[in-house]
Amino acid sequence: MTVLSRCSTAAANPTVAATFSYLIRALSSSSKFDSETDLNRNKPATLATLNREPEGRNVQWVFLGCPGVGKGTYASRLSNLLVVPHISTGDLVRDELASSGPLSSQLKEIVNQGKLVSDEIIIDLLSKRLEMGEAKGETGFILDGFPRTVRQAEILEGVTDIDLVINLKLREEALLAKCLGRRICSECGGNYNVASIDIKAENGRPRMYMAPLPPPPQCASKLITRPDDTEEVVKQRLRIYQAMTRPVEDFYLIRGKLLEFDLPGGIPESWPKLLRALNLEDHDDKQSAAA
Ligand SMILES: Nc1ncnc2c1ncn2[C@@H]1O[C@H](COP(=O)(O)OP(=O)(O)O)[C@@H](O)[C@H]1O
Repeated sequence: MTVLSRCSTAAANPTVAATFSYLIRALSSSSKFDSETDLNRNKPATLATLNREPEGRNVQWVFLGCPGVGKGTYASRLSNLLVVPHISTGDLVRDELASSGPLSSQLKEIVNQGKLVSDEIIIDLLSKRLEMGEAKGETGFILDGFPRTVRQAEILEGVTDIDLVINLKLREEALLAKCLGRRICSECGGNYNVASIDIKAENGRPRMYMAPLPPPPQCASKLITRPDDTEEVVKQRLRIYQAMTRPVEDFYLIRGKLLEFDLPGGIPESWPKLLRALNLEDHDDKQSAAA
């Protein structure tokens, strides 16, 4: 069932109904920036300027960043730490692909060519996921892979308040290698990486080393590669990111919501620094102590 056909059944729930009626209007109108309402133009976000956890609900954060940067890894870690769902539109698309539903073959062709799925399809998948979470009592989210176009960002802005957008950045030389080294356990879905990245110090930039993330022995014989992680398709995804998603960074920058984070290396160096940038070190200590 699509967003459009479900609007009548959603009417019983004001939150979902309001969301859907906005989406329907947004999807049928042309894309346009609303620059009048913004008070924080061109100021990068700092935690002091952001209301990180508005009263009564959990965080609503977005992760931006090129393919291979590690959005999924860090979004998933933060989602465990903050106990909010990690919603990856890439995963929603892959689930739909695997379901052999009506959209499956159409999506397969788009994804395997490294192209973006239409805003309508993505919004529909995301609406269903949010609606399901809402029914289970979920509040807050960490979105990974959405929004990816300015139109998607405008639609999201009309539906709900985003508190913070974390823009992960990694040296370009590492991105392709990270995608090509990505492996997934076909049984448990665990994510690993066989790439060992060592970029020498050059032009005043320090050496960067990212160790592989090997699978545990029980997953080692069950590893698969995503069909869109081939060199040709990754390069196409990186081009599409520059053309379609880079402007989303500016969308949030002018709204004062963008937190730029340069990954200094692999998880051991990057994770504590990210927590520090997010003012969450204490949170991590409490979690580890409780574990
Ligand atoms: N918000 C979105 N808009 C359009 N297409 C999307 C979106 N999210 C995911 N997709 C599709 O799913 C694919 C995989 O997404 P993802 O796992 O986020 O990949 P990446 O590693 O490139 O960030 C994308 O290449 C695209 O085809």
